Amino acid sequence: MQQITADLVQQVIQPRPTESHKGTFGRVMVIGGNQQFGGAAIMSATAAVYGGAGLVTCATDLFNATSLHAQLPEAMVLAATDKAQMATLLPKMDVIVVGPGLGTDTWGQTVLQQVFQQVQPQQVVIIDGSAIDLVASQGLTLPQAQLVLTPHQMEWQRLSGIAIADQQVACNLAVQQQLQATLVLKSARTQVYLPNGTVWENTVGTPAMATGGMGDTLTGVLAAFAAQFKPLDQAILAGVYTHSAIASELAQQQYVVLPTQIARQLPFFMQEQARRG
Ligand SMILES: NC(=O)C1=CN([C@@H]2O[C@H](COP(=O)(O)OP(=O)(O)OC[C@H]3O[C@@H](n4cnc5c(N)ncnc54)[C@H](OP(=O)(O)O)[C@@H]3O)[C@@H](O)[C@H]2O)[C@@H](O)CC1
Ligand SMILES: Nc1ncnc2c1ncn2[C@@H]1O[C@H](COP(=O)(O)OP(=O)(O)O)[C@@H](O)[C@H]1O
Ligand SMILES: [Mg+2]
Repeated sequence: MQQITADLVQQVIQPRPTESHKGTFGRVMVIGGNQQFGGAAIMSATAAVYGGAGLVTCATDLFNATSLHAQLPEAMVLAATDKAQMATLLPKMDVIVVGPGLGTDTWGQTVLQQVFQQVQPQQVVIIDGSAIDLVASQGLTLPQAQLVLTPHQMEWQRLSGIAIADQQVACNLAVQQQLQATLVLKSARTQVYLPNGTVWENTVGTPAMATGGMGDTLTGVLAAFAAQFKPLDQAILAGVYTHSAIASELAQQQYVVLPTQIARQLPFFMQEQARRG
């Protein structure tokens, strides 16, 4: 297993080109947030904005629109069930995050099926949380796209059928290769399984991260990195490391680190890496 280190992150995060505009840094859509879990979509979108994505749109239950705008006026918002608007906007996206706070009821199922039908092969699609559970429980076929799955161990158990106690590298790799997706298998020591069959282990992180919304925030970091940095494999590895490295830094002073604090620290951490790289 290969180790994800600071060196790799410094190679990925580079100073921004002078000749650039918001479109240069990618369009991200976060799809999720039902009435119960609106915070999940807000945290994902927040991390995407602070992680440097050029334009971020949140497709959610409009119940969440006011709180989203109050927290994050940089993000655009639309109703995830508005078929016409979704059909217009989805094809323009470089990166799509689907699942944070989506829920697994009829609303979530309808939204996910519609997204899977419209995704294009060149798009990066990050599938998290409830979307993973729905793929598992409804037996949905994953769309043709550059797929990134971000399950925690229980979500991976539901999707892969591998019990948490049996989630060894060889079994995980076999299922990940069948799914033709990058697998970010989250735990206290997150592992990343890349399409080329290499397996990477995160080397930072802290139990101060064990709080609701931490994984939702990771999806936004990964989306922002995938939108800005190429190739995708390196962007994902760097995003996983960055999310945890910020938490480890904050945990020197804090007993618990909040997901929204990680998001707000992203521009500072990224500047430091760009200077060192
Ligand atoms: N503020 C918001 O809006 C928030 C909204 N959220 C949204 O909620 C939705 C549901 O997601 P979810 O992760 O909360 O629930 P679920 O999939 O049932 O997993 C929990 C079960 O798995 C088990 N488990 C075992 N290993 C594990 C591991 N390594 N890491 C984590 N869990 C592990 C665990 O074991 P236990 O705690 O019982 O020991 C428990 O039995 C999803 O859409 C998400 O985005 C949340 O993000 C919170 C903030
Ligand atoms: N003890 C821990 N040490 C290091 N990282 C942790 C620990 N507990 C949780 N994390 C990280 O926090 C995130 C939790 O993701 P997830 O369970 O999906 O959270 P949520 O769905 O509530 O947003 C993952 O990135 C995981 O690696
Ligand atoms: Mg989660």
